[in-house]
Amino acid sequence: MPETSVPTAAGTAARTATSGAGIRLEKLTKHYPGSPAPAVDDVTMEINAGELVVFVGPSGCGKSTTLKMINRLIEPTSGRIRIGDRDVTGMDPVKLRRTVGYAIQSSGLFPHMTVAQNIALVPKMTGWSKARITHRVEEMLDLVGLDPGEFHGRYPRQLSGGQQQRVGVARALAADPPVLLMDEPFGAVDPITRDHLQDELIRLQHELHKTIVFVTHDFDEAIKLGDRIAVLRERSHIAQFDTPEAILTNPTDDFVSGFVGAGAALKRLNLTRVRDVGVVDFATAGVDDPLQSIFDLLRDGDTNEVLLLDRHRRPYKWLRRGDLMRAKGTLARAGTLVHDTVTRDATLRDALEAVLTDNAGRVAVTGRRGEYIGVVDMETLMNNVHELLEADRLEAVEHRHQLEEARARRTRAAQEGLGEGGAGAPA
Ligand SMILES: Nc1ncnc2c1ncn2[C@@H]1O[C@H](COP(=O)(O)OP(=O)(O)OP(=O)(O)O)[C@@H](O)[C@H]1O
Repeated sequence: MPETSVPTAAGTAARTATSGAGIRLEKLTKHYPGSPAPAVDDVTMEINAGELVVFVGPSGCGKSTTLKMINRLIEPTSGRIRIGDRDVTGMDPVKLRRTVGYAIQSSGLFPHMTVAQNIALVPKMTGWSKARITHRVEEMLDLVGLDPGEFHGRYPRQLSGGQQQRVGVARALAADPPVLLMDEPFGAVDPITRDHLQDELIRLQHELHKTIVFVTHDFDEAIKLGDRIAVLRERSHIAQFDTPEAILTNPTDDFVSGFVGAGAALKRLNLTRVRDVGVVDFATAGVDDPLQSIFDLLRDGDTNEVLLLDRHRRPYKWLRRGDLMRAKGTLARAGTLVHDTVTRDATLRDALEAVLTDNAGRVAVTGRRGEYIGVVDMETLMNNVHELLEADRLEAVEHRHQLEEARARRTRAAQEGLGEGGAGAPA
């Protein structure tokens, strides 16, 4: 990654999280020298402060070019960019990048620097004190779910792809920029890590309220992450810019429907989080609890199953009454191992997958460090899916009705206008 793409600190007021700033693109155009047609042509778009907007579209449609014009890694040929109340089109690009974090697919970490040095880079360039930087690095590592003690001295090559991506995000956020640009940041990691990184980003956004522009060509990722999605066609022309719900239920044309693809109902599951449905408590026991107390729990409680937690309170095994009968004094071989858990930020689709994988009829919900929070069961999931689809259908009918009414109003107005025009209205 070129040095200029590194975000730099947002002045001195970077100690606490800054909320996002709105972004406005006005007639933005990029014509690469020697190309017959512009790569981005006359794009006008308003992104609200604190919103996560996803650009999605076919390869080569201009997503990255549009994104990189926002921090002027690519200079627009014409048009304007506003961030907050500033027109940043003519501003010194290095200064501009101090307020715009940037995370990319290959994480862009410097291989010869430790994790801590990578994260500290921008605050250091801006002249923060040593103590403040040390504190910020710890804070950032914690924020992205990496243990500061364990990771701060490592080099990028000593990290997994997912961990590198996390450090890349930590670095982009280190100087607390109000705007974060993410160019296919999770494109190069395996699907499971990708799912986790997406969950982490959602959690981060709940805490930080940045304005995030995120590029992907994976529509499922767009649905999962976006407050709004801009479906782009060639030259970044906006085919539809709306909420995931609206795009799934009311695609404006065949191009957008093609992108939504089959299985819109199932994709709908990506739109609701575990935190939005009923996470309930479940009978739990610890691995070190005496066997007798687990027996008592199963006998006296109204359940015939308990979730066994390990010493860090992480879900470990599902134990049924029958398992205990066969346990013969030790829990070592009793019960069924927990294979999959979800966080509160996981989607219902993740939860459904986990329920099916574990075949326990429910999935354990965990916190940031994998600790038990509660469970979601199959019935809750099915009821929610049913309600969601029903609500979507109603909304779609209402939307169609509104469109028809608006059309009728326009026709009436046009007819009335014609009458006045005929009576000699000014040209
Ligand atoms: N430096 C450049 N010089 C000339 N043309 C370029 C340059 N960078 C990109 N392009 C062209 O501009 C168009 C848009 O490219 P861009 O990378 O913005 O698309 P994208 O939608 O992000 O694609 P992808 O999803 O494949 O990354 C493409 O036709 C590409 O070939």
